[in-house]
Amino acid sequence: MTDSLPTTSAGAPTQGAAPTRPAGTAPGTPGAAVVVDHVSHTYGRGDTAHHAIHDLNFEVMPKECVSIVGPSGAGKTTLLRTLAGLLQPSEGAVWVNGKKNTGVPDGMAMVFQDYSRSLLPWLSVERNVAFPIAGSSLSKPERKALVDESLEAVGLKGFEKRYPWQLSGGMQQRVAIARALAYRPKLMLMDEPFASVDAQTREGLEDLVLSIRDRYDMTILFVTHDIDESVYLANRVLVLSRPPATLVEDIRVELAEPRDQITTREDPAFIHLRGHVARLIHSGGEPV
Ligand SMILES: Nc1ncnc2c1ncn2[C@@H]1O[C@H](COP(=O)(O)OP(=O)(O)OP(=O)(O)O)[C@@H](O)[C@H]1O
Repeated sequence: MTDSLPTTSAGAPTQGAAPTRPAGTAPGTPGAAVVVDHVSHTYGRGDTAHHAIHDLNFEVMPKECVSIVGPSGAGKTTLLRTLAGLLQPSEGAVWVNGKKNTGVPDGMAMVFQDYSRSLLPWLSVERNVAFPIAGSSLSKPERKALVDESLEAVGLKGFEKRYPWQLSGGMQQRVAIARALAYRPKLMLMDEPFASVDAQTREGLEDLVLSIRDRYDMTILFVTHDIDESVYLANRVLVLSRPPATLVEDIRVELAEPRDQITTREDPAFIHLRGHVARLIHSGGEPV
């Protein structure tokens, strides 16, 4: 996919080429939530340059939940930062909901691993959740309704007046998710959001992600180191190679819905997929 297809000097498509896309419209499938179009990124220059990601091409349709996995240091966070508009790629472009990213896109929220740094300790739970919509044109009752519904969606009704430091790690991450939800994003980017919680809490948070995706019709991109989690949550798993990261495989996950922590993980198709993803990661992107 490129921004525009080759044309003759008169502007007509060259023979055999697909019709030219109107200027300013996204490449890829019409209606795609995200299009990553020949994206590469190199940090620094000269001797210290690090080519992190190389010529990544993929798209994500609305309401898909897509996991991104790869070896440590592959460039997963770099990719997510280009999607979030926090980093301009050295080459290529990212399109979100039909618009080319030139900064943080509209309708996008991000959840990070380190909830203790993303929540404001001097604000109560409800004020943390209200923070991103504080400057919006919504009325006070509308903002309160959004905050109340978001806290209810993450199972934290009744904890509005607490402070983050009065909650467990898993509850704090729920507050961070509620804060992202209050904004009613169409696209949620999650960077290893459950890496700092225990295994049982993690399962609850995974199911929370699936339930909010269905409740709010969101598109979710999810970076994780946990192979089982990457399969359990996703409609597709994108496997990146060692750096400079290329896309090794785009794996479709066709497990029964709704997913269940016990029966899904016992499903032979799940066991096969997690083995396949693990082999790809451990080979660093070589064919397996
Ligand atoms: N701001 C930066 N300046 C220079 N190099 C950077 C910068 N940010 C990341 N890198 C390098 O780019 C590479 C990819 O980093 P990135 O954080 O995207 O990988 P990752 O796959 O998310 O890593 P991990 O799995 O360990 O979380 C790493 O080698 C990292 O050192």
